[in-house]
Amino acid sequence: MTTRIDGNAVAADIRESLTERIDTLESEGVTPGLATVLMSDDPASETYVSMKQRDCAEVGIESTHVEIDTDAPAEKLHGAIDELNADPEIHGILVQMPLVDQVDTRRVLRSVDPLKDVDGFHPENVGRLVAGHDRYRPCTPHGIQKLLEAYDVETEGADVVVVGRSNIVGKPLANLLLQKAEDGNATVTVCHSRTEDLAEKTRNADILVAAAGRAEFIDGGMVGEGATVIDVGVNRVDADTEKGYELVGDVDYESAAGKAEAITPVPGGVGPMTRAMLLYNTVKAASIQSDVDVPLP
Ligand SMILES: Nc1nc(=O)c2c([nH]1)NC[C@@H]1CN(c3ccc(C(=O)N[C@@H](CCC(=O)O)C(=O)O)cc3)C=[N+]21
Repeated sequence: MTTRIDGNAVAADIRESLTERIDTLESEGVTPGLATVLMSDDPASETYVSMKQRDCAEVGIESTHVEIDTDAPAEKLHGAIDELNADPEIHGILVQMPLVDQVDTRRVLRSVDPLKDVDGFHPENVGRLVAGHDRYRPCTPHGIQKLLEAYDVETEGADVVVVGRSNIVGKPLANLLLQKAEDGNATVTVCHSRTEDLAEKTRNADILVAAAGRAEFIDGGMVGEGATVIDVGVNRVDADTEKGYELVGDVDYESAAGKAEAITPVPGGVGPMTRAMLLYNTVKAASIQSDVDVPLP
């Protein structure tokens, strides 16, 4: 029987244990605060941001939302970020990606105070992670590590194949799994759209991570017998549903599940974990900035 990895359940456990840490901070007079910033009219981004706010409310994190007009100049966004950087009640800042065209994304990533960078996208935090002394692990890779741990999937000595080389998933995940650490020590291969003989490489994986952003592009023929398959895809495809779309992963679930020992579904796999780890980083940020120590799960 193939195990269906339940991201909703693991995320709920993480939220539950964070609630205790938030109570500790609260008793020291610190309420963790997260600001979400949106400069986009992408409907998916709007959905994610509102989910993140609901999550905050559930665990006792104070959230504020800043929305910048999509036709405003970039300086408007920078002004908002500067204000949030200076606000002592805000411990974490998340600027939702992608941003509108007139904005220089790299400049935005540099402009968030690295101590408030709960996405872990600031070059200082990226550098720390690569060097092995991470501060904020990017939420999706960290969520994947927590899922593997929850299902006793050993990374040490495992052959991991990551398909996708993005700065937000593929590259940081590869670095984390490579780390000399209990949740690392893997042998990691990073593949991408130009990789030759992709299926030959993916079939060798003990842990196969699909993070290419292409709907259902990993099928059973690319999965080795007994592998663990982690599907990072959140592709909206037109469908005759109430919302007018359907969410599909980068993995063709049915055929891949036929080969895999364990597999994450979409929705209900990596997505909820990404949101849980954002809460985790926000609690960590509040702890760092207030000097109140809370042991994190
Ligand atoms: N600065 C920044 N940080 C991010 O972390 C970030 C971002 N920008 N831009 C977009 C991506 C995407 N992302 C997701 C988070 C949660 C779900 C999620 O919760 N998905 C649910 C279902 C969601 C639905 O129903 O649409 C699930 O898979 O079960 C999906 C996608 C965070 N991202």
